[in-house]
Amino acid sequence: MSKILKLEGLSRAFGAVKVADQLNYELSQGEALGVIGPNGAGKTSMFNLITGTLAADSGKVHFDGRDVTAQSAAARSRMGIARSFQVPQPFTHMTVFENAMIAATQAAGLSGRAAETLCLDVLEQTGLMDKANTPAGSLTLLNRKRLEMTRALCAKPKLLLLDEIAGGLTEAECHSLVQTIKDVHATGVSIIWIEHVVHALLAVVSRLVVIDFGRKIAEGDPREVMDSREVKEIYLGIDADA
Ligand SMILES: Nc1ncnc2c1ncn2[C@@H]1O[C@H](COP(=O)(O)OP(=O)(O)OP(=O)(O)O)[C@@H](O)[C@H]1O
Repeated sequence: MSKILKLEGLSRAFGAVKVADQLNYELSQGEALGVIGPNGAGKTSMFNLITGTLAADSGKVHFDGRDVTAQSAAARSRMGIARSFQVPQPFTHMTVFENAMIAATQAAGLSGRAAETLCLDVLEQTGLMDKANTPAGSLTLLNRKRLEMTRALCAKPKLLLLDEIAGGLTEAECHSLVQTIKDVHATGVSIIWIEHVVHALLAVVSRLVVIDFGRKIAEGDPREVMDSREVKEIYLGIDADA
């Protein structure tokens, strides 16, 4: 199967802190990959390196068959990489529809009727249609998370990066968001999802990568990875060999 994303020896440090340390992994077209790791492990920094808002010290990012390491964040966005932010960042004084339109016009490069049609389709998909005229600043947390996904999808991504989108939600809200992510994935969009709410992640992804101190320390079948010595050591603080 062809690869949508390939990270090759990707490294970045802030002083003595290595946020990415020789990261290597690939994502197949249409695959959903989960990423877990302790706080400060470098997960969000990895998204910043993929989207191009953070420059690598060394290594390469290949996207859709091209080496994009030297490309700007704007160029990578036009090529089809979109993300949601851990802390939702809507234009709070604008409506949900206006927020969606900004992504459709600026990131997807659409205008007029084509942009409006895309936004309406995405709002239907993300369950925000009845909030289209609501100011983004008055949305509930669940709907702010839905708006994050809406804005990313209005960029018409081939690769969707989700950063802790389930955090802070109730069980029922989380369940409903998982269903929406499954629906998006079913349309063929490739997904990398960083998430601490592991049961939500495992309902969607078919492979898991574990990051600690910027390094990939485990990768594979989600349930086998969750059962692995590396994950138990990190999350339970035990020496599994003892
Ligand atoms: N611009 C920066 N300058 C200096 N240090 C930074 C910068 N960005 C991130 N860091 C540091 O790099 C480390 C990794 O941060 P990052 O946000 O990537 O981790 P994370 O795995 O996403 O954490 P969390 O699960 O808490 O969101 C942290 O110690 C953080 O303080």
